[in-house]
Amino acid sequence: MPFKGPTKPSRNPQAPAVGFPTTRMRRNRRTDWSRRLVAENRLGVDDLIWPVFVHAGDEPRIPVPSMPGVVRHSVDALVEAVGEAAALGIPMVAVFPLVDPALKDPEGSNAVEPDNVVCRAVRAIKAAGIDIGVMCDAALDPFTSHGHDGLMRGEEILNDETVEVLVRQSLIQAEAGCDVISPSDMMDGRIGAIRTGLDAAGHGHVQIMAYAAKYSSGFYGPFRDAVGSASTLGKGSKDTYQMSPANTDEAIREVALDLAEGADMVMVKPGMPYLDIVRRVKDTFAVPTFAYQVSGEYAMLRAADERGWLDGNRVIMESLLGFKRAGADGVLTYFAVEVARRLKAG
Ligand SMILES: NCC(=O)CCC(=O)O
Ligand SMILES: [Mg+2]
Repeated sequence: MPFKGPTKPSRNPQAPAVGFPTTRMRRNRRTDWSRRLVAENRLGVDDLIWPVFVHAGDEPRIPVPSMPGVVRHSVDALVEAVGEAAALGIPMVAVFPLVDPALKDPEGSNAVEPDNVVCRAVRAIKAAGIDIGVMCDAALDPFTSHGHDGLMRGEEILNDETVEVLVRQSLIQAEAGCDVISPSDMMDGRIGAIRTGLDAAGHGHVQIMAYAAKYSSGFYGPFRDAVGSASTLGKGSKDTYQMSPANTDEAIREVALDLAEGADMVMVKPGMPYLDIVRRVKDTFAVPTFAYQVSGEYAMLRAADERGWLDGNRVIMESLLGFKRAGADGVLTYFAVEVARRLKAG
């Protein structure tokens, strides 16, 4: 039946002159083809960066209890897993180590050992000829006996002394074949120092993705289980170097500095609670901008799905599309492989 409009004229002086709206927002939503046609944002496999964990032992896969579905791979198993990611079209993996506690010390000296597990993993991926970008963190937390990202004097995290070590760490990673260095430590001036160091050593093509706006967050808990720094850090706080969740202008200053120092790409971390920062960074600088959907975000969605409280398939895709809507060019997500499979299946 055609619409006839209201039987009585509205008494509301604000009401439009016609009884029913001529603009009907629901018209474009009626059919699947139309919804696809008017979609403003899309998630594709090219948007995904897969963070992976590697350990030095022979056990192919050691589960991370607080991240169901995520494992720490042996080097061999990692090469296999990264090969699968590449076959799915995922452009890049980010490699994180679980370091043997016996190798940890206050200086994080294993971080600058060319034969440490990160470098061995990168060399193995490259030796296998897998066509995928490999990113490595510059930060000491998986390697230090105190679980902090830098060197300490008393309770203080030393800035400039730490930066010198980060440069050496970046160089051995680049030497191993790492394509992108991602300083995640939040020391001041480290991007410029690493850029200078890489260039001087003939690694001018190695890119830098700066963890530019990294917040001091409770959402990193499960990651610290995965890399074994939860016990070393204990109740230690990273508030003196990571950003306060209260701040947004400060994120703009952080990003501006990292870009001025030579960052090729910038990252906001964590992800979902910081979408406003992603949007502001993208609008302000118009540079390649990434978000990290961190371990705690993964754990929340997984746990709710396992309990049947949320439809996992649906909320995972929705959460990732949210990053695109906020302006991110890509997302680091532990869901990368399963999402890539789903995207491929259509
Ligand atoms: N530098 C890498 C991280 O700290 C990751 C944090 C997380 O996934 O919770
Ligand atoms: Mg900074």
